[in-house]
Amino acid sequence: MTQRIDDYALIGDLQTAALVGRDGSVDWLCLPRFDSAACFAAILGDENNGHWRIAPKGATTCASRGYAEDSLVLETYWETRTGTVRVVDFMPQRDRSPDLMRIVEGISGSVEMSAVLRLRFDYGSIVPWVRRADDHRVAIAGPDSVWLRSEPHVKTWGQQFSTCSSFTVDAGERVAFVLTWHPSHEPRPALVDPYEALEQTLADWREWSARCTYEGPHRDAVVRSLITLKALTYAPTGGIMAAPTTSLPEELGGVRNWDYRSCWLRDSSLTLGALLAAGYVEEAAAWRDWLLRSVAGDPADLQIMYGPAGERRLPETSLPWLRGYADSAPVRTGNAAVDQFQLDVYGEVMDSLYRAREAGIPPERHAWNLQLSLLGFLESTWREPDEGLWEVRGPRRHFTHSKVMAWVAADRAVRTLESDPSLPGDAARWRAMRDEIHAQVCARAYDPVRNTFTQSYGSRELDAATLLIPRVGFLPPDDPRVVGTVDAVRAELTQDGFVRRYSVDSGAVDGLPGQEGTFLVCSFWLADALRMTGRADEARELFDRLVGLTSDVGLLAEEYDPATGRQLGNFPQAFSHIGLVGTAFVLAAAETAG
Ligand SMILES: OC[C@H]1O[C@H](O[C@H]2O[C@H](CO)[C@@H](O)[C@H](O)[C@H]2O)[C@H](O)[C@@H](O)[C@@H]1O
Repeated sequence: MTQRIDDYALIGDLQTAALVGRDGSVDWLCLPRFDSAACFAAILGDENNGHWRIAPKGATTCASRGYAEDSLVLETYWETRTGTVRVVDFMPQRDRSPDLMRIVEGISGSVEMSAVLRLRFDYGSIVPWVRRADDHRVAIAGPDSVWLRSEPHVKTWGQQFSTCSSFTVDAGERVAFVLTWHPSHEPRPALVDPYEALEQTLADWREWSARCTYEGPHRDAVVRSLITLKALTYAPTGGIMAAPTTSLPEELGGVRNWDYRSCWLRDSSLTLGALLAAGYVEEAAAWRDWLLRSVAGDPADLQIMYGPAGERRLPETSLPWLRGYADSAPVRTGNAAVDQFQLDVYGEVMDSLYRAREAGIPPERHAWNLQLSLLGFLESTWREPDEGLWEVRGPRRHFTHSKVMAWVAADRAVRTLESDPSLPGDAARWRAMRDEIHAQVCARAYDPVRNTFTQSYGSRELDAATLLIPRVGFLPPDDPRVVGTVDAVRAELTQDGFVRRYSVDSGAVDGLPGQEGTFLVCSFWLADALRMTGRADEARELFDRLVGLTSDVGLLAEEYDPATGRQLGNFPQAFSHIGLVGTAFVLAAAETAG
């Protein structure tokens, strides 16, 4: 039976990530990078698409699990008739070949364990040749090789294109497995001691988590969200992934399945905001440098997303041999949204660079030059319709949120020039642009009869992104149009109190068939808007409910279906964790302000 999406836990090494199920199986892992082909893709098909399970013989589901302290080291507990074991799963942060390490520790009694490793390169399609090499098994096909090492007394054999092991663990005993990816043409990878690697990995995360400055409600959930966001950063470049998965569906059995293993300017700008708020400035500096490299060139060629190292070609294709999570096909790689025109990204980029400057990151001349050239481009394009932040696949429109974010771009330029008059730039020019956008939005995006901003100019549809109007400073929270918009979104776009991003009933706006769940980041935005418009109790109640949706290991997917109680969409999703951190800060600030 397919496990629930939120039955998976995340481990990773800041270059890639794996999903481990409650049954002890690693069902998703791309090597060596987040966006490489998966060698374990069972989550999108079945065991024959690659997985690695370690569990007590005959056991199906673990007794409990959690992360060791504030780390990304997963501890899964198994209780059997004969004893108890803990399996410790982790990926050491690295400057060498990626390792996935699994250490089985006996806690009480004696437990018979079994392991099955099915490597299937290229998203579950290629069965490698496996051979012995001293104390390793090595699987090779094409450019990939994976080396498996365990303790000498572990009995290992090949069976039906898989590598099986069987062993017994007594109380106090430890048995380690190390799986290492390596380019197949190179000499064997260096040996790494798994026990030392575990100590180092714990120390790395301990040190990082201790730097969190957040004090306020649900601190544990906030720290877990920050760790998850950090796990989605691609350390070699500073790029930030939207999620580590592709094609986990927004509707079970549906077609709304997308590849999120790229760096969206929008998602990463917002991630940066969350990390900066909690005191993590190094990541902001690294991301700014990634941005400068990625977008270099003509501002007209700016893309809304890039690969982890700034790659520009991300063609969307489907993988027909994978039947999809819960038969949700197609499974896609790449993302056609890369070629879309989305005005809001200019606002998000300008805002995050503005905030980085405010946080004391030393200004960088190239960054300001980039901002000026983006604004110059925006000045001539903001009046055009676009695909908007939801990346609709229907016709372009004058989306309200897009125009509001164009206003943000001009506003942050004005504010930067006002705070540092030594910078080159024409504040009056950007002020005029800002005022013109503001006037147009208020005239064309607001429905005075219903007292709400609408999704796009002249439309009757609503859009949860308009909840951001007070957050970004476009209008004050007590403006009656803001209060009316919050009420309208609440009345028309919520299901069981959680928020849909817009109505998909007609399919006319996003051009896609089928339904989707409530969108978690939008639900956090509602909590923010409630707090900002003075409804503190309702904001807190919604925040508590949202935190209550996090999985047993504190993770959130992109969406939630209140009818089935299941999380949906790619997992874990930066957007949702950004929302959690953002609302925590809004509530904490309001509490401090009294
Ligand atoms: O709704 C259709 C679109 O869905 C995806 O976009 C969503 O994910 C992005 C990454 O987190 C996010 O930036 C965007 O706001 C979301 O709507 C998908 O990437 C698109 O290709 C698709 O058209």
